[in-house]
Amino acid sequence: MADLTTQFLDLPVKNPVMNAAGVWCSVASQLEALAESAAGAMVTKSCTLQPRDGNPEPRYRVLDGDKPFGSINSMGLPNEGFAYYLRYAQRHDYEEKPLFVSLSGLTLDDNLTMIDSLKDAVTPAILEVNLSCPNVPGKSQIGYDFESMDTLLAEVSSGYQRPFGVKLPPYFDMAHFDEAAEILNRYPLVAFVTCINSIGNALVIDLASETTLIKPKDGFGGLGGDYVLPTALANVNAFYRRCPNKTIIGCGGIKSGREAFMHILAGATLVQIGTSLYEEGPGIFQRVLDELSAIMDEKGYATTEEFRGKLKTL
Ligand SMILES: O=C1NC(=O)NC(C(=O)O)N1
Repeated sequence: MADLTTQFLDLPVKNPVMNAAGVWCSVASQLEALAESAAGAMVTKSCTLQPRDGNPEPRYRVLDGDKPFGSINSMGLPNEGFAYYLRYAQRHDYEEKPLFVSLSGLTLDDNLTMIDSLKDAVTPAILEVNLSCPNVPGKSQIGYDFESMDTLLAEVSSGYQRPFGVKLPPYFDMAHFDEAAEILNRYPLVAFVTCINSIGNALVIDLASETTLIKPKDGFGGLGGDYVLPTALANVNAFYRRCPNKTIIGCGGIKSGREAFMHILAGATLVQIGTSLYEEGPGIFQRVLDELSAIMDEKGYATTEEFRGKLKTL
C-alpha cells in the first residue's frame, strides 16, 4: 500500500495534494472546507494589501464538451485583503496541515508591507509570492520582467529573512528557463518554486454568438485545465533540473492521479489542483489521492520519493 506522506522543506505533510492559489480559498468558509478536506496542504487566495472586487463578470468560464477540459479566467485578484488572510493564518490548525499564504501586491511596496506584517505575526504559514497574475489590467506579470523579478527577490529576501517561494508564470523558451533559474538560484531563501500559473491572455470564442466567453480585457484571460498540462510538466521539469537546491510544486492540468503522478515524476514534491477543484469541489482530493495511490501500487512504488524527478528520456 503506497505511503503518500512526504516532506516539504522541513515539514511532514500527510500527502502531496493541495489547492492552487485562487481556487476554493477566497473566504473563511472555503478555507475551512480545505482544512477539513483530504488535502495535505492548502493555500489562500493571492491577496493584495487592500480588499479588491476584481474584474467585471463574466470572468470565469469552464470549457466543456461533455466533461470539463479547461477554464479561462480573468478574475483580476478579487480578495478580502491581506489582513483577512493573516487573521485566518493566525487561527489555522497547523497540526492538521500546512497553510501557504499567497501574496500578489499591486506594487513592490505593497508586497514588502504585507511581508513585514507576515514576518512580525510569527505564523507558521508558508509564504508564496505570486509573480504571475495575468489578469490585472495594465499590470504585467513580474515573472516575465526579469529585472523586476530580481529586484523583488532581493527585497523580499532581505525583508522576510525566512524561506519563501514564488508562483511563476509558464515559460516557453529554453533561454527563459535558463535566465529565470539563474535569477532564482541567486536567492537561497527562495526555497520553493511553484510552476505554473495559468497561461496568460488566451482568447476563447463562442461560435454561436460570435462573442468572447469572458468580459474583462476583451475576453483575454488565463487558461487552465487539460490545455496546460504539457506546459506545466515542462516548467516543473525545467526548474527541477535547473534549481537542484529548491523544491518544486507542480500546478496545471491535474484532474486525476495520472497527472499528479506525472507532475511528481517530472520533479514536483507537492501538486496543486485548480480548474478541476473549481468544478468538482474539495472531494476531488481524496479521489486524486486514491488514484495516485493505485498507480503507485501498480508500479511498485512505496513512496513518492522513489519516483520523484525520475522521468526517463529517450
Ligand atoms: O494569479 C492569478 N492567476 C489567475 O489565473 N487568475 C487569478 C486572478 O485573476 O485573480 N490570479
